[in-house]
Amino acid sequence: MPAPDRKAQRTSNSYFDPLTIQPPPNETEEEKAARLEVQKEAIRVSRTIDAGLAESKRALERKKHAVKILLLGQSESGKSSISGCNSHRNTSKRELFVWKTVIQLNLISSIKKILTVLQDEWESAGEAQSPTTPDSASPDAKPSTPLTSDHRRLSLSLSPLLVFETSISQIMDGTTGGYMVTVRPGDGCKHKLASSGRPPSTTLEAQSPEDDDDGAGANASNDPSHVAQVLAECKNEIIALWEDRVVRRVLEAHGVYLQEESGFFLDDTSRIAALDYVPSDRDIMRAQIRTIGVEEHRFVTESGFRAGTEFYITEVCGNSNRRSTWVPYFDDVQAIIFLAPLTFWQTLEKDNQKVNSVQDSLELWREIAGNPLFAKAALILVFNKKDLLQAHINAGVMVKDYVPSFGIRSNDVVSVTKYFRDKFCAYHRKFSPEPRPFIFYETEAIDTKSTAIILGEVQKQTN
Ligand SMILES: Nc1nc2c(ncn2[C@@H]2O[C@H](COP(=O)(O)OP(=O)(O)OP(=O)(O)O)[C@@H](O)[C@H]2O)c(=O)[nH]1
Ligand SMILES: [Mg+2]
Repeated sequence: MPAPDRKAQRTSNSYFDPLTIQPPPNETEEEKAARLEVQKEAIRVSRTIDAGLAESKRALERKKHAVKILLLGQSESGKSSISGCNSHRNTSKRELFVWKTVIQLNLISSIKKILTVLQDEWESAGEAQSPTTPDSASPDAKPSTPLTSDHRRLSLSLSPLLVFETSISQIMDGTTGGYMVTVRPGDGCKHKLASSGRPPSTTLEAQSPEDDDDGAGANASNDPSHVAQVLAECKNEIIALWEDRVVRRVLEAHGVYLQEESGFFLDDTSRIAALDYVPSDRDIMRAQIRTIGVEEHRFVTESGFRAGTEFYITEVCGNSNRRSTWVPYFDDVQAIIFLAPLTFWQTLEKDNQKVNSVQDSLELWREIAGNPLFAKAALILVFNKKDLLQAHINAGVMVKDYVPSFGIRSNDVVSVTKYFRDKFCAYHRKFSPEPRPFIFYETEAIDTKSTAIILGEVQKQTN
């Protein structure tokens, strides 16, 4: 059979189309069967593409009528938690192995913070370089730190944990439609721990090909089974360190309140550092994992006055909030849920400067409220992490020590909330391109009831 003139067809159609192959005059049975096989496959591929296009078109059409919500707020403000985006955490039992590693790395992260504080304490006591320990020093010398040689030994015994990279991210995986959990050694996402969009793997990929190039020995140590093994070996020392009263006092003196931090698991060390540890739903909900890029979640309400309404919630990762380039892609959102935790005791590093966490939220709020592309969107402000605010106020942490303008107001949750709410409200009034209601909530995003209440509000506002 003479070969079809593919060159000619390519010139006229720019590609080779098997459906247009004409049978040659003297085609044998074998050649005919081969030609029909090629055509059959081409038809199958063509139908798959058509079906895909039709589905995309239907999805686009549906989306036109859906309620579109944008979820904004600084990093760790609770966007993933409140959007219910964490629900995949709860349902994906098959990924417990991955979550085990994430949670164990969260625990190691807390231990690293303690070790850093102890090191700072020793350094500021002027003995970091010296092998002399306070209790072996001359009896007349007054120790400038309450830490002893036992603390130093404990701290040294935990140094094997320092090699683990504990900054964990969650990114959408375009190939599987699921999530990938990665740890970030330095400047790039290299360490893939898992993907939840495909069947569970019993052995996780701990290294990406890139790691081979840079020979990063420390990266290889994030192998999940290695993490679990080292953690189990250090379990007793971790418990001893965390339960030590002097260490607690030093942490407090350095303004470090680990108990209230995200991804805090030190109280559960004996359980989490055990080799046979299996994460509970609550552990998974509390796990700290950063979203990278933009994530979209679709859901349909089952009950309520607009049952059957389709919602699209898009979370823009905390770090990209400053990049105004993404704004035009969301000019059709009907509502913006803005999460601002009142963690006034925290500072963030920004452009090499320390910024108060609430001040940072306020700045971002001003940008969003004042953006003309969002002028028609309902703006819903959510003061998240109410539980942490309460805990800090109860512990006697004074707002005026962190936010001097708070002045001599009463240091209770109601006054503090009102003070910050008034500030957000003033920005909203001043910068909104056109008048719109100021809608405000206080929540704990880790409490799923809060999410339902806020989404109910969105339904009302977008009716
Ligand atoms: N105590 C407490 N923790 C919370 C609350 N809401 C969220 N968290 C925790 O805060 C951490 C960060 O929450 P995420 O939902 O991942 O925050 P995010 O805004 O999506 O963060 P990025 O993806 O990094 O931008 C997680 O460990 C949550 O469990 C809350 O109301 N109270
Ligand atoms: Mg997130």
